[in-house]
Amino acid sequence: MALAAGRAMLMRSGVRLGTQAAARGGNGARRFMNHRVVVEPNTVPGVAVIKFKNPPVNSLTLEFLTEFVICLEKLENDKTFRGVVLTSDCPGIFSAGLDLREMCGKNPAHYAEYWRAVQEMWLKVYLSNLVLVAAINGTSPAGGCLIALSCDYRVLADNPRYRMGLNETLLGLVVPFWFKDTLVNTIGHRASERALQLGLLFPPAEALQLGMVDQVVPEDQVQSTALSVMTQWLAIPDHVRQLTKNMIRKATADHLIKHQEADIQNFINFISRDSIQKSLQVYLENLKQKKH
Ligand SMILES: CCCCC/C=C\C/C=C\CCC/C=C/C(=O)SCCNC(=O)CCNC(=O)[C@H](O)C(C)(C)COP(=O)(O)OP(=O)(O)OC[C@H]1O[C@@H](n2cnc3c(N)ncnc32)[C@H](O)[C@@H]1OP(=O)(O)O
Repeated sequence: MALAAGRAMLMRSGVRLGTQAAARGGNGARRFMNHRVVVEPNTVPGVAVIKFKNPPVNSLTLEFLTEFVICLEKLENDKTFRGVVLTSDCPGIFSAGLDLREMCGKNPAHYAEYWRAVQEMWLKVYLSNLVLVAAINGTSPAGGCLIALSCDYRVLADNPRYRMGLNETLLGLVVPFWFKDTLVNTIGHRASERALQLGLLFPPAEALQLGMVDQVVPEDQVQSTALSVMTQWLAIPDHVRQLTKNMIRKATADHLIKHQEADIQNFINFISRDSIQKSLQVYLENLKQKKH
């Protein structure tokens, strides 16, 4: 998505770009702040840390997706940066996945706009020229898991309460083919068959065993480990690493790019069904009730 289109989407969504601020931290480093995404240059040269800050659960609202894509585009266009660590500012939650309210009780035009934003976010992350390392410091179901799976490397906090996986079937939803492809590319066909049909959410030890994450470390070491892994990736010259990444990922991304409009139409048709709307409402209601 072009930056201009993203800005237009932000405007349509009622987000004022004027609220974005550039400040200087104690070490003089730039720190870009949006509403929902905070970008901090880190102590490792050439590396930024993106913190998701969309409380309470970092759900992927239209506004969040737009800010996230704009942040990544800015970092890609700023040649100072070669790598980004993605992490969360919301305690215990990396991201709760797609925002269920964006998919519930809205009209087809909204569903189209939302789904395009989800697609564009995935393409941006999956094909990024930057090295992306996910520092997964909380639970990451469905869309949250997709973001992590689309990075080049995943470090997960060793907390048995944190779960990770594509749980769409538990919500009465069918996993989109490109979510499925991303998982299959990471953990293989057989493990994906089981994980996707049963909507499994894995604790850290199982996620590691499956290859869904590359490392599980104590919670207070997630970001530092991600940064030290980054150093290893940045030892490779950008152009050869980027060409290699593209060679491996292009076919998967091209599959969506080729069918992008049909995928949007499928999403609208599917999500607009009365039975699906009902399932989502019940799921949201259950989330609310579990508190009482
Ligand atoms: C046949 C042809 C097929 C064609 C197919 C075509 C297209 C495919 C169609 C659809 C594909 C959709 C793909 C969907 C992907 C997704 O990502 S769906 C989202 C999945 N996410 C979840 O299941 C997570 C749900 N949330 C939780 O489990 C928990 O909230 C938690 C993240 C573990 C955090 O728990 P806790 O800390 O206890 O917080 P609360 O549960 O109390 O939540 C706080 C408030 O946040 C609200 N909330 C939680 N998650 C979401 C969410 N994803 N979206 C929106 N809102 C969310 C929750 O309701 C609470 O709100 P209130 O404070 O009660 O108002």
